Amino acid sequence: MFQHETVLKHEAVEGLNVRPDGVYVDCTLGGAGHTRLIAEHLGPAGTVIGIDQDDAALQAAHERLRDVGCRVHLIKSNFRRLKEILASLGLERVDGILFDLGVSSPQLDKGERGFSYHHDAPLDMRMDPEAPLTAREVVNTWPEAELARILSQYGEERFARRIARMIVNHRRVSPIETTGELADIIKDAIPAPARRTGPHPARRSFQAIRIAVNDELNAFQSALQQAIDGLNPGGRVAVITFHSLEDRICKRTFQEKEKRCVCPPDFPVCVCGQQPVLRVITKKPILPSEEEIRENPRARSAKLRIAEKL
Ligand SMILES: C[S@@+](CC[C@H](N)C(=O)[O-])C[C@H]1O[C@@H](n2cnc3c(N)ncnc32)[C@H](O)[C@@H]1O
Repeated sequence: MFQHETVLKHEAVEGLNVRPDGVYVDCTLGGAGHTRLIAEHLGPAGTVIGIDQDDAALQAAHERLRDVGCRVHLIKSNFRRLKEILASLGLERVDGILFDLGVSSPQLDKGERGFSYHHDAPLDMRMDPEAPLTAREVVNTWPEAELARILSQYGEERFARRIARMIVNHRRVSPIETTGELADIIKDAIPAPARRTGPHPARRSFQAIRIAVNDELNAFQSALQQAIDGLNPGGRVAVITFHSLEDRICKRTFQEKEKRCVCPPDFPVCVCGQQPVLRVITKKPILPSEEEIRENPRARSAKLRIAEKL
């Protein structure tokens, strides 16, 4: 069973302004929560394309979309190859693109994938089970300074340097193999008073290592650019983020693409090179309601931003 509670489902799909005969891409298919709702807005001439790098998600989505009335393409790939994926389907431009970033609940909850400190499992954390880099390799081979950097930047972990030092001290004795071992090392590295408050002491570090293993920020930055390039005029991109760095990438990219020409009005031609490409629909991000957060606590850090291609 693939149980993932879809976040900001109606807000995101309404934000795409789905036309019954349009072509829409869900870059983060997961359990197809958003994709199914998009498909329900489409007629027989409409198309929805779902991309995921996780085979389990594709399998679940296949079941979930069995009875929809539009054309469906499900593709196993990293969304950083978005342009190539569209070209392989004979498409250059589409009418809407969605990103619902991060991991799905089954990835987190299925202990054996090594994403969670709640289950003892081999250190893995790959969303794509065939990808070359695992959490085991990051934890056991990356230099101490690089570990400290990712823990601090991607995890906003204030004890990043202490944790990195402890990891390196442990792996000198023997390799760190499991999520349980890693969680214990992190716990020991954090001073006792800080351990007693807030979320699980390993939460930030596990998030940071997962982001590094899957190269999540670079993949998103590249895919967002390709998404904007690949929209028809009037087409929309909707992005749900769960991490401040992802949200910053989205916000800055949208702002950059909205910039207008700043040449003086008497210049015969534009020399600044700035022409707006997007209109930002959400000046402030859309957040989940208190009710949604109560029903699905994993929605609490979600932010939805939407922009329209000019
Ligand atoms: C939050 S879940 C999406 C849930 C989905 N919207 C739903 O309602 O069921 C994110 C999904 O995106 C996938 N994913 C994350 N980064 C990806 C990438 N770079 N390329 C392809 N899939 C990715 C993950 O494997 C995961 O299944």
